[in-house]
Amino acid sequence: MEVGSRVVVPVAPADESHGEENGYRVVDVWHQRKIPDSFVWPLAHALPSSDMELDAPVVDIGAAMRGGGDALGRAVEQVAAACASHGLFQVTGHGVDPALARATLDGAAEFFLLPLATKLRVRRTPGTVTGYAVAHADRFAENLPWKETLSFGHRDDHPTANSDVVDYFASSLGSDFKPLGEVFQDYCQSMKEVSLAIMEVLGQSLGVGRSYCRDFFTDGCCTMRCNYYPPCPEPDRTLGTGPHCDPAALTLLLQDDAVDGLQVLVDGEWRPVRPKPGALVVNIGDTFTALSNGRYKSCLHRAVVHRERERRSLAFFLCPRDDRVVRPPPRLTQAQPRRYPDFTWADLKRFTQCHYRADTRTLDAFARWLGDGPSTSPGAGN
Ligand SMILES: C=C1C[C@]23C[C@@]1(O)CC[C@H]2[C@]1(C)CCC[C@@](C)(C(=O)O)[C@H]1[C@@H]3C(=O)O
Ligand SMILES: O=C(O)CCC(=O)C(=O)O
Ligand SMILES: [Fe+2]
Repeated sequence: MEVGSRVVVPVAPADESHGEENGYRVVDVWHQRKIPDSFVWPLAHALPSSDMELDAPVVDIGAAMRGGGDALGRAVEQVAAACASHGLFQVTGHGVDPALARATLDGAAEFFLLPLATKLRVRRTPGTVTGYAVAHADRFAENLPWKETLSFGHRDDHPTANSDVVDYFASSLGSDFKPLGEVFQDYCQSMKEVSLAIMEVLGQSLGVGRSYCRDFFTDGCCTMRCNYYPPCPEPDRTLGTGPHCDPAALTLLLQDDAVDGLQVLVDGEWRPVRPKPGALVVNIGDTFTALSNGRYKSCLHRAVVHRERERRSLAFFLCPRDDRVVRPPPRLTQAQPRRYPDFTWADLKRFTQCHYRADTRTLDAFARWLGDGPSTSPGAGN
């Protein structure tokens, strides 16, 4: 068996043994000449990819926060236009130390280079987002994404707010991983600050005032998702992350500077969102679409992979506190009837982890599931 990353797939009793880890059959997929059928996405390229980059505004969030007045007004205009159309913009002036951003991308690279047995010590806990996963091979049987992921939570309204991420790494991987945990801790805290500043602009743009959305998410929980996309022998037959809208409220994405991969669907074409050095990509998620009563669009996006180059991305998801009811403010339901039922983030998180593979229609499927009574499963476990 070659050395290198391996895909961990459930043991198939009939299969000859390929070596096992923790009761799983281990197959080294990343280094084969052809991709297994389970990784083939038949419709991956049904719609064309364009070379024309997405026209996403670049918002100077720092100026908007400092300057008020014109700078805030400019940011409000940019954000309102982007969120009413494709739901994505980029932010600069966010104040995140470039050295921290670099250290966090390097830290993620360091984690994914660890031996499989070490990574499996933090294997994703079924039914939760938290932990390490390979191609989600423990959850899905087809359309497997060409990636490894590591996800963990952060909450800063908690007595352990300044060490919850460090504690996760040290307790699950050992004290040697405390420094790595500290880098991710600092990064998550920085991302939370930036996302609350963005919430001020979003609230102003919706006409509910700077503090409404900020206050709604101040005690929110966050999920950090590190993505590692290995080079792929057949990049046109698979996807790194399939077409979807993020279920959370807001996503702040840091991409490897040199390697693009993120694409947004606009007018029937997949348009690249190329990494701008120093900028963070921000997209609206399903929870914010519901909070805005459908005013702002949950961004429909995906990630493609490459034959020769690996790619990493860090997705920081801002979510409400688990038990806070997501319900639009009255100002957004006067002219428009309610688009979605009340729900909590805990409900939507459970829906995506236990009943439904998040895709381009998660919010509508979730609303139906809630209407049918959460005890029923939607039968969409694709
Ligand atoms: C609530 C979530 C589910 C996913 C992680 C996330 O925290 C936000 C993004 C979701 C996801 C990336 C959307 C595409 C499908 C998915 C299965 C994936 O490719 O990873 C989704 C994540 C998940 O682990 O369910
Ligand atoms: O890797 C990317 O560029 C996108 C990842 C993504 O959409 C996600 O993790 O939700
Ligand atoms: Fe996403």
